[in-house]
Amino acid sequence: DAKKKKVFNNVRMDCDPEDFWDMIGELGDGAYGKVYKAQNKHTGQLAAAKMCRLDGEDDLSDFMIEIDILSEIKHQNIVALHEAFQKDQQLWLLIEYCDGGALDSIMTELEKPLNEHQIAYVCQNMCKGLQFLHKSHVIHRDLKAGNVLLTMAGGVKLADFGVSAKNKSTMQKHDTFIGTPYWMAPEVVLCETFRDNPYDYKVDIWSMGITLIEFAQMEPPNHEMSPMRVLLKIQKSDPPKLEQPSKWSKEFNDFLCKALIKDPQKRPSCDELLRHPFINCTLDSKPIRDLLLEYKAEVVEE
Ligand SMILES: COc1ccc(Nc2ncnc(-c3cccnc3Nc3cc(NC(=O)c4cccc(C(F)(F)F)c4)ccc3C)n2)cc1
Repeated sequence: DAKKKKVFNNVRMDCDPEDFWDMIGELGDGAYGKVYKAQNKHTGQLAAAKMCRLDGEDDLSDFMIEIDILSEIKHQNIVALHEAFQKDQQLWLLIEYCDGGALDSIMTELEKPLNEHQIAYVCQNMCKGLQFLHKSHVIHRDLKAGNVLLTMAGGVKLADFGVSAKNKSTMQKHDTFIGTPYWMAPEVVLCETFRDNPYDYKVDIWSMGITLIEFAQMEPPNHEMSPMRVLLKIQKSDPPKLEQPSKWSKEFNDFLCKALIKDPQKRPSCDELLRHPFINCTLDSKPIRDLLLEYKAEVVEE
């Protein structure tokens, strides 16, 4: 027929994932359906399993972009794709399980923000993951604490639970016009990002800066405002700063000042930021591992 059947590599066709994986718990109920904690029947390996319903043809190609990104991106600071299955109208993605969970839930559960050592360590690892994404011509577009996963061993992994890291602008989400604006760079707010704009990837540097403020204060700047008001504020105001700068080091304040430069052409890249004194040093994972032990002590295992 005219529309050639698309051949999808990396996906095991017409195999039932439940022949290979046991669903042993629930991790959440995302926009695309349930996410399970899964265990491989043969290797015992743990995974996070998301089943996506495939209604239209475009859905499948959307998910295939995600599978293409995840299968080509292999880096210790990006979640790894274990396997993908397609069975009938269902697509299953199995991602390496990060046993610490997402940083926004950890701060919420502990009811406290991160300290500067923890922020610097997570920031250094986020920058390395972002650097790899950008070198692979992938723009994340939705960086925030909720998309940063931790492992008990002190691993830091960038994830994307939304539908935005497919080299598409977050604006055209499936059913909502605009994603979460608090982390949005000024040029995105002004829709100044256009096709083949060489500075497009700089939006992630801004969102990382906002995410560092979120780590320090539990919420992004302007969180008390409505999403629409925030859009106006981001594009007309000076870049946000920490509420109490004197509580933090000169290096942290300066790092934020650079990541939150409004002009994307003047905003530094990951390569430049990795040379900044705030993170250009050996940072121990111990502060983050201690945070996770506190968190696990609080959260009684289900
Ligand atoms: C509530 O407690 C927990 C405890 C542990 C975990 N751990 C964990 N580990 C790994 N993944 C997940 C996860 C949770 C909820 C939804 N999805 C999750 N992972 C996941 C991620 C993806 N895709 C991406 O992360 C992704 C997609 C596109 C681009 C990118 C990136 F740009 F980062 F490379 C990343 C696809 C399918 C799944 C199941 N959760 C989560 C919550």
